Amino acid sequence: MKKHNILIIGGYDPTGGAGVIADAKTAKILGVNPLTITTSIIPQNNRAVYDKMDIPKKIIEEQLEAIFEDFDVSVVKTGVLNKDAIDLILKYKRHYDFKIVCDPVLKSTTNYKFVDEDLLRRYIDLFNESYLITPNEEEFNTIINFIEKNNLWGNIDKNPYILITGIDDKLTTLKDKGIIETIKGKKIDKEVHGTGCVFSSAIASFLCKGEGLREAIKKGKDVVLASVIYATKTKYNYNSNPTYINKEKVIKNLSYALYLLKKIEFSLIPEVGSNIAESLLLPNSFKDVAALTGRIIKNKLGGFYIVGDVEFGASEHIAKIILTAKNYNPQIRACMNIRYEEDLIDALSEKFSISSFDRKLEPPNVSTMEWGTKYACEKFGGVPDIIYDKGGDGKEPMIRVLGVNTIEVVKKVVEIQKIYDHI
Ligand SMILES: Nc1ncnc2c1ncn2[C@@H]1O[C@H](COP(=O)(O)OP(=O)(O)OP(=O)(O)O)[C@@H](O)[C@H]1O
Ligand SMILES: Cc1ncc(CO)c(N)n1
Repeated sequence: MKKHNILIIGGYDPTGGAGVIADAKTAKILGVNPLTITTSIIPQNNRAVYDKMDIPKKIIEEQLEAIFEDFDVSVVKTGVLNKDAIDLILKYKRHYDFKIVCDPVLKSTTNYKFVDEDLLRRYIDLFNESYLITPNEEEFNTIINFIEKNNLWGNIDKNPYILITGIDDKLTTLKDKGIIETIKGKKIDKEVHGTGCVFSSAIASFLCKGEGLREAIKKGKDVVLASVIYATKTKYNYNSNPTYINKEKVIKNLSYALYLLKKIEFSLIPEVGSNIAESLLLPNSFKDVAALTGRIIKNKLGGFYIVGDVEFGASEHIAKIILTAKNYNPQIRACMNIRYEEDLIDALSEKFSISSFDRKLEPPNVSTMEWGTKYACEKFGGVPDIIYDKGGDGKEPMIRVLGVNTIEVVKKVVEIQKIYDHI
């Protein structure tokens, strides 16, 4: 089977939030082999871009020669380029068959200008040879105005796709102007450095794996949304953290979490049994949440059985906790219920953040899990590690452990069991 090699050609951001490092991290998590060529060294962080040193044309060419001599490349994704780099990419495009995904990085989010009019004129030739161009709204307007002002439509004989990126993206083509499709997004209240790089390299990676354009954009959108939600906090802002949450990842996490649970003498099992669940990113319904179709139940030997399989849509009860918690922290995608013990809660307060709800305060005609989780999160001011209630009306008291995924949740349960065993 042909190896998926993507060639990333762009600038070097030492923080890895943008540029070839961000692109390579994105390609790697998507199962594509990232070959990278650096066109310029760009000292920067979330505060500013401090400088830009272009790599000599000879060294860029030697990097290209080294790669094409030894690898088959199906997609080339471009970031910050200079004139030499564009000249060379177009030269190699004449001799090798690869798709170009061009992310026209005209300036940084910290307003450092990467492209002057002379270089933008050369970019038009690269756009003409590209399969897809991914400008943000401002870059798109700059490009179209430049072509109009300089009457350059005659230099364009092909019709590349353009994805105008934003929270909602608009798919069009360079010549047809009309919007073919709008891809709706979800806004997270964060300014994250490098999202354009992650989004365009994710789309390029899915294309490299053989996905069609629309599927590549749709999956790329999930990648960049996760990369924003799990972004790395820096002193001045956030750096993109290339992350991809899909059904395969959720099932793998759950399987490994159950593997870890079986390694301990887990005894904090409630009468109704435990379940453990993990959701896709920003789940819309319990169908986006995977859990056990059965339960974790005590056996007569003091141990426990894990009954059932892991399936999406298997648990509405635990799913409601996750579906509610995500509104307070979109990173929280997992939960497991364990047995409540009176003196355990006090013992846990040193290591874990805890909140609770009281069933006696529950209003009529509500889902207890939705109301209780909302109540506990609002009282806590976010999503705590633990939400408990002391039961009532024939309902068993319960502890619910929450986390970013089921592996983290089980590691918390292992710690809780240790504390319980030593009370
Ligand atoms: N705060 C956010 N919440 C959700 N999605 C976001 C957010 N910021 C960026 N994105 C996603 O990242 C994609 C690219 O972001 P944007 O359009 O800002 O590119 P850009 O301006 O080129 O970014 P940069 O220059 O920082 O690399 C958007 O299409 C959007 O899906
Ligand atoms: C190296 C590099 N590539 C792309 C961007 C776009 O944000 C940046 N700031 N730095």
